[in-house]
Amino acid sequence: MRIARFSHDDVPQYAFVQYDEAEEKDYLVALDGYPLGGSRVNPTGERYALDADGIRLLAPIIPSKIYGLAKNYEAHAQFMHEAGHSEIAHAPEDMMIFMKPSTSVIGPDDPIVMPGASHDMNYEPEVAVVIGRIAKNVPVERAMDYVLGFTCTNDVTLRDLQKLDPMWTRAKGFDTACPLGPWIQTELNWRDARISFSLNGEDVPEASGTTANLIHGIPEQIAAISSYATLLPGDVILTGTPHASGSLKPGDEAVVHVEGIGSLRNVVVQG
Ligand SMILES: CC(=O)CC(=O)C(=O)O
Repeated sequence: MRIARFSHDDVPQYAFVQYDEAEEKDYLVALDGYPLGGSRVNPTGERYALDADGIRLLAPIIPSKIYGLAKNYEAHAQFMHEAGHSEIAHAPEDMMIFMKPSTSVIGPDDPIVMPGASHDMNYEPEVAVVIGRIAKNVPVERAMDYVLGFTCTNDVTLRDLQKLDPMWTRAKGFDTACPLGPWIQTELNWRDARISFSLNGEDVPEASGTTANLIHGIPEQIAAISSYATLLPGDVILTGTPHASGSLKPGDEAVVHVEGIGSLRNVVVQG
């Protein structure tokens, strides 16, 4: 099942995304409520084509909080070392966890606004996990029971400010630093989901990878985070970027693709 948030003539609403075999395209089946945290929702009877006038996909969720894993793939840790970011060092057996605020979230096709304080913005394509139930002290074996689904993300990072600030608050928490979308996919081969990235229409193979190569897997991430913080329905975990990251400049079009979910497109503008 795919759960989307969209606006129709600027009014936000949830929907299931359904493929119409006869028309060979996706439709939004509008819902009357908030389909998270066990709430009951019903179709309103309205259905819209994704490309209909006045329809716009929004970030599928506005989380209370977003956690992210850094250097959670050996290939990315190696890339960062070779790119001269060796000051961001940690033992691979330890999880390196950071946060992004809810105000960093944007949706599909929303602009990524490069702050004037930075001259070095990077893309980081990733799989994001969306929590479906209150999770506290969850054991690894039961962690996936707390997941509603998965979406694509770009963990946009200001490398120059990341070097300056030990807390990464500005580097990863600025407005628009967390594109999410295009929707929440509830079924995914999360043990081996392929992530790819394109920049200005060109595939960037060195940025691609698969969750099969995560150092700390998704159940382990949920167990570790919920051991010190309560995860609420709608909270999001950015699972780590698989390999190379690279420069984003005003005018660039960034597309994160996760097999089994879809594509998340954003264009960079100067702030
Ligand atoms: C140091 C980083 O910014 C790396 C990061 O966030 C990751 O996904 O890995």
